[in-house]
Amino acid sequence: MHTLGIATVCLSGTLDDKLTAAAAAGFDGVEVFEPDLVAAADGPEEVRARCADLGLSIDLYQPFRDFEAVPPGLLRANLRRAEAKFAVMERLGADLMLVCSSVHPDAVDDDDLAAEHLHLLAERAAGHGVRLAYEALAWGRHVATYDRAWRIVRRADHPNLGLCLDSFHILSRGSDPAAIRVIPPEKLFFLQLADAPHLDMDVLQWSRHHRLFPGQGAFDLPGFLRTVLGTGYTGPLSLEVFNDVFRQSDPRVAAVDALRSLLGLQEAAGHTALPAPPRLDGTAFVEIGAGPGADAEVTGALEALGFTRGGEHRSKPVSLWEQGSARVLVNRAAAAEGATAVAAIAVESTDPPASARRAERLLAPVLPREHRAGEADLAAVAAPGGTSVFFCRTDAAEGWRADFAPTGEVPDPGAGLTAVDHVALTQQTDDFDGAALFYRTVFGLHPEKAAEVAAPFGLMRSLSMTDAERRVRIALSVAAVRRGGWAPGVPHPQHVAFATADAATAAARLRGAGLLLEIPGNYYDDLDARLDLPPDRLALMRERSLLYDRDEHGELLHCYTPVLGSRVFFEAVQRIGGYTGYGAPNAPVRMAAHRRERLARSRAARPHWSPPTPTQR
Ligand SMILES: O=C(O)c1ccc(O)c(O)c1
Ligand SMILES: [Mg+2]
Repeated sequence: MHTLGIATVCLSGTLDDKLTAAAAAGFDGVEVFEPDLVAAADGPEEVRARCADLGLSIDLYQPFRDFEAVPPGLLRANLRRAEAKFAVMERLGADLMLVCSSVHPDAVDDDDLAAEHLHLLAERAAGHGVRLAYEALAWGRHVATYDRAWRIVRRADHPNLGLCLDSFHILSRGSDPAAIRVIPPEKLFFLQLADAPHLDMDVLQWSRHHRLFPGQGAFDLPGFLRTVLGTGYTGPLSLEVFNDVFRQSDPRVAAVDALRSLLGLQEAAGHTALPAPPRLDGTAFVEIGAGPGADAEVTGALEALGFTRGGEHRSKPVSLWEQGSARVLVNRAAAAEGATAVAAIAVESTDPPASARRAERLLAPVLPREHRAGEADLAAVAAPGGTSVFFCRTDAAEGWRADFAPTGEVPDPGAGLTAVDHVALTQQTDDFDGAALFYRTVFGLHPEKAAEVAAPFGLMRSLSMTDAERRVRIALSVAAVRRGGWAPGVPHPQHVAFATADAATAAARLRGAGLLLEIPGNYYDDLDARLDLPPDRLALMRERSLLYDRDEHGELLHCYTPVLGSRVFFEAVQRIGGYTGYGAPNAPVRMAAHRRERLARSRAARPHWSPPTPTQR
């Protein structure tokens, strides 16, 4: 197995913050980014000792810039600069230096000269026991592709000179990685891995601000890694991700996300020691934490939707509400007055202990569980954003349901909800990419189409993920930038969507209870203009405040409750003919309706309306 590394430039803080975080996450090694060392209080010897204490190897010292193919005066200065850096590396105990292709305006377009200069540098490096890994920057002045870098390295023909391949530089330019196959593995000195979203922009800006950890972007990194490993490359797999958010995030969290991404990438490339994800058979239950005042709103909505309180937990203030395979636990223990949140998502696993072991191998924090003798010991891990994740089997004799004493209440046959269709969690801006990675890798889900919608309170990005049989669906969304002071939207709303074959009935029942989110006429005028629906269908949607969408597979009818307590609401979704989406185009209409509904409620509660105070947002 390959050792796993991370460049210190990926993480926030001082060099010591970064090294501590990388080691705590479980990385084997680091690339020391030169500016991190220059700014460090410790000398190279102390950094070397610190890394040794932490169990980190220093796999690479980087970057050495603007060296090759320059006029003689510059070459002399560059060699002097290099000698000083070789001396630093000796003190650091690092024996591999990254040399990136020159961006210098005086560099000349001459591969023979570049090869000659790199040979010279390699000869000097050898004197210090240092080897050089030459990397083509995608924006290099003359050398911008790995195949050209390889031609130069071959021509230079020095045992201390090899290549560094960086997935970003290769995939961002659309270069075909296939030619990597011809490079002998002993000449592949180093491999840097980074993903990125597809962006149509200057490649340097793209690289310096928008790189992502593998699996978070749009590049085919599994294919790339397979190609590189196919050569027989045995060196480290090292992350080099320049990202504005990660470089401001808690390095301990970012380092864990980083390592999880590498483990996920190895699995996707077919080089893994991870246990395979057990098959998921649906969402067993969703647990809503509801504080005083909010619990009545939540249970009122569940009743309106046709749920029955089927059980009471034997030792905790938790009720089980159920209908078909849709189950909601309402936990009155933890939440503050008026607060609501998705406290837990429980997925049906064919092998819950194996799911938990996999989660643990993917660095998910295992939650200590309080359970009394005789109560189910559910395997639980903490997901980002304060949600717990349980793995369970509802049909098992010793399963979680036995913890609930049956109430004997008779199920309401009327509403026709059948299961949890999806759980939608809005993320803090900085948590989005990490949360997506978490649910994908830990559950073994694949991402669906990402969407972007212009919403009332700013652009929203969303990404959903599901298993092969579409039994478990998680939808994440995020405001594209951080919010300022004007924040009238519900902060980080979450919702549970229930599947039904009859959304019109669900809407009628909600309206009967005063819990249907009303959708304005403009929406239906627009639907008519865009989609030319049969007038009677459109009239029914308009009358019931049903939202509509369609894709190449089918259609969607859906409706919502108001926000219950601080941030949770419910949705009924009717998928017709294999519709695969989530009604993303309707999200802005829903958000505006939620805001109007909250304002109307707060006006009704007070005789003289005043603008909402921050606590009411
Ligand atoms: O953006 C840069 O300058 C830079 C430096 C070193 C690298 O390995 C790299 O991929 C980019
Ligand atoms: Mg690089």
